[in-house]
Amino acid sequence: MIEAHALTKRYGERTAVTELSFTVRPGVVTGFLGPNGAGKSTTMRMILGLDAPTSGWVRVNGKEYARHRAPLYEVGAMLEARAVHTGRSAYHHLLALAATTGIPRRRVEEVIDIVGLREVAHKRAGGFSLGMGQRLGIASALLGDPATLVLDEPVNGLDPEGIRWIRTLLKDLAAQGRTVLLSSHLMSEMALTAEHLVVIGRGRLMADMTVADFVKGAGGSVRVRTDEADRLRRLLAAPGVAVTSERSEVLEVTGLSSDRIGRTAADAGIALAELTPQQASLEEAFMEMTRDAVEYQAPVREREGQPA
Ligand SMILES: Nc1ncnc2c1ncn2[C@@H]1O[C@H](COP(=O)(O)OP(=O)(O)OP(=O)(O)O)[C@@H](O)[C@H]1O
Repeated sequence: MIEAHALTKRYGERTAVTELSFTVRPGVVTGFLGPNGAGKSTTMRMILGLDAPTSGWVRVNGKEYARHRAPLYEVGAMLEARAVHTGRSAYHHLLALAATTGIPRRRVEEVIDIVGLREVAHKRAGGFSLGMGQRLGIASALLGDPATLVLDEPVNGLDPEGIRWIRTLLKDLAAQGRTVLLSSHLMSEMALTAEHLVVIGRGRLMADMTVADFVKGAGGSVRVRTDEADRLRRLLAAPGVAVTSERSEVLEVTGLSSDRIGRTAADAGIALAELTPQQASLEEAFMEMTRDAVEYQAPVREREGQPA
């Protein structure tokens, strides 16, 4: 479990994270989302004790990271994993890491099998592909058999097979009762992997809810097909309602439920050939929610660029 309470981080004048409170629970994969510069990496670094909060706190499995006697047994992390540049083999890399924390050799063998690196375990890790490097990063995170995992962009640069492998692995780890927090820019991937979301924008919490609720909250649109599209479009016009049309007989309506559209059409004697609520994708929901958080950044940066 990860619990953040009023977590705040300032770098000089700039506040990277503001009064952030959220809980990442065990048993499901939680996605950590936010536009560039939202404060995700800063938050992850504070979770892992790599950066100290200016105020507030964040606990992993009940204690702040630094207060754990053997943190590697509590939380496994992969931050900005890149191919490992090392002359050591994957096996010796893991063995060295294990030795520093008293983790037995047998566990090194186990994690090599979990991440599927058995065949290349004795090859120089410096020559690994990005995908193999990611697997090695995950093996390192799993070494201490931790109850909590924090992974920053674990699928970056992976091929579809590697992405599917990580997805399955993370879901399995969560199903074992672990807490799994991952950030990713790939929304479609997040929608398939995560069940819960923590979304931040400009350092503040914007959503802490299930993926299903997050997407539902975005509303989506309704697709309507009718021979009398023009007439229906005029009847539906109202403040807050947007109607777009790519084909003359098809309308995409936002701001009205399919019930309302159906009733309006029936009252006017308009026959509908199709009336389909369209679920917004996670990407659309994310764009809608964070639009203001993104737009706000430009003036802030411009101001910073000006001489004092
Ligand atoms: N060491 C630092 N010194 C000064 N400012 C920093 C530092 N680290 C982060 N920041 C600033 O804090 C804000 C949040 O940055 P952070 O890297 O946490 O965002 P992010 O959500 O991880 O972004 P991205 O998705 O682009 O990686 C940014 O405006 C960034 O410029």
